[in-house]
Amino acid sequence: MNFLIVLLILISFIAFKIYQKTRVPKGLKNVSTLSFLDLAIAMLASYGLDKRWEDMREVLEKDGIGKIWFDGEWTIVVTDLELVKDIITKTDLYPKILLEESFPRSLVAKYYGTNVAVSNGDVWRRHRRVANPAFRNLPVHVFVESAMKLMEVMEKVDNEPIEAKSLMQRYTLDVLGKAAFGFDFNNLEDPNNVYVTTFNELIKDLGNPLFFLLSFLNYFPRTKTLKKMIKLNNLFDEIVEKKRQSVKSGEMDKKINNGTADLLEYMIQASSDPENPTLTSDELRYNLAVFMFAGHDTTANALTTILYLLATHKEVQKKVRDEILRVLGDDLTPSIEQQKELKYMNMVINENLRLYPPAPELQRRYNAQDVKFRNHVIPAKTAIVLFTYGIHHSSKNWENPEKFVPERFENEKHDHYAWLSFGGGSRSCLGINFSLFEQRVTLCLLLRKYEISLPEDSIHKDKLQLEPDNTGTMGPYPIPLIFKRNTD
Ligand code: HEM
Repeated sequence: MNFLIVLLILISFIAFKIYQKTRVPKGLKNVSTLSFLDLAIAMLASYGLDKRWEDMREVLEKDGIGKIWFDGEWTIVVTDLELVKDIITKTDLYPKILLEESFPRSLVAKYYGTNVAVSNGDVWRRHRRVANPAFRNLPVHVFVESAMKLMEVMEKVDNEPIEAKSLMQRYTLDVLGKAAFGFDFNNLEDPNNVYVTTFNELIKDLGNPLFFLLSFLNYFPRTKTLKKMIKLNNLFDEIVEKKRQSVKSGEMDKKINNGTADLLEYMIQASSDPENPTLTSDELRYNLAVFMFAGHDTTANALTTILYLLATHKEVQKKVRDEILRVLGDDLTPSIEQQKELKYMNMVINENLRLYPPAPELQRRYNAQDVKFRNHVIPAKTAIVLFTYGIHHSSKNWENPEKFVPERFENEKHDHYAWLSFGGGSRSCLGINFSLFEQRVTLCLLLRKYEISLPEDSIHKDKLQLEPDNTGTMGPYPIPLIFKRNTD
């Protein structure tokens, strides 16, 4: 019996391999193959991207592209910078693959709908025109107030470990809720807030790798996940409706005039302008969902990894602290002008985002027509992944790529497309300044008050242990860090 089962598995495996081979398009025959089995094992065994990169490094450093079987088709993984530039700058030739196209009938497609991050062409332009003014008018007061609240919550802490990842997640979610749609999750003080728990569970459910590896599963009902989704959608809908009411009462105009409006209020104002295209209430909700996803875990991971790097590189920590004290003097939080003067801190931030890019690959694109690359022809409609983590860790692009060297950003000598933390071209991240502002304010307050170190018995002692990136963002496993008050 056992023998029969083994034989059946073997035959299915060989049949699968033959099927995959017959599906290789002619133009991709000579493109090296990246192992699907390695990817499946990595996803199911919860490996971090550093381990996955080790499986792919040789091919990608040598050839700049590789092909991998994913979701029933051959996908091209790219690290070659010429091709990266082509893909990023020619958005009409390389549109993003929409969630509904990749995973029809999936809850993930239903939840995010059509929004500024997942749309193409004129639809994307309409969303982006409404969102742009909001991101030009950041609610600076929210960053400052929230960072002060973080310091209050940490008030009693001295010389003891705190789990930095969940602290940063709670903090950045509070910032995002208030800055994006004026909602206080109060997650710093109330870790069990019902909306936060629902949101976290929903994101985990939606990122379940089984539904990406075996996309036919999306045809089966997922009642529990759907319930969580409806709960959050109802919250977003209520918020949108309240804001629409406040346009009528004139309250929104007041907030816009005195600079205290949130992103949603700017978007509602922009889409009420007869000169501008509008967004429906559903579309506004989809954008809030995407801001929550794109704007909270990413910055939380960035802050967590930078605190780890500072804790394990005390000389860098001291240099950043000295710079803060010199540039800010008695000011607690940096003005926009002071932020530009924090040159060394900005280098450390860039180097952290290079080593641990919170968005380790860009959204999948496809090529609208055949593309010639060296002696290969990528046939039209091939799925393409720009592999940011690989680009950032390739020795073709960076000297000693695994080393933490903030100074490499001193004169920005690197190739423009070798640093893709926030993407590039017209589809680059809308929240760059949002996130950088938040990171700088937080670092200024934390480093002025505390010296940060890694406990002796940390699992991250030899190397930062990365969690799998199933939800599309990358970060470490929980990481307790010691915060000791500065005495001078
Ligand atoms: C460290 C923090 C962040 C990182 C690393 C990051 C990374 C990225 C990357 C790589 C892209 C490009 C995706 C692609 O081309 O496929 C992107 C796009 C985007 N990001 Fe961010 N992001 C961060 C913070 C934020 C924040 C705070 C927000 C909003 C509050 C935000 C909203 C967006 C949006 C809306 C897009 C889509 C832009 C478009 O397609 O026009 N991000 N982000």
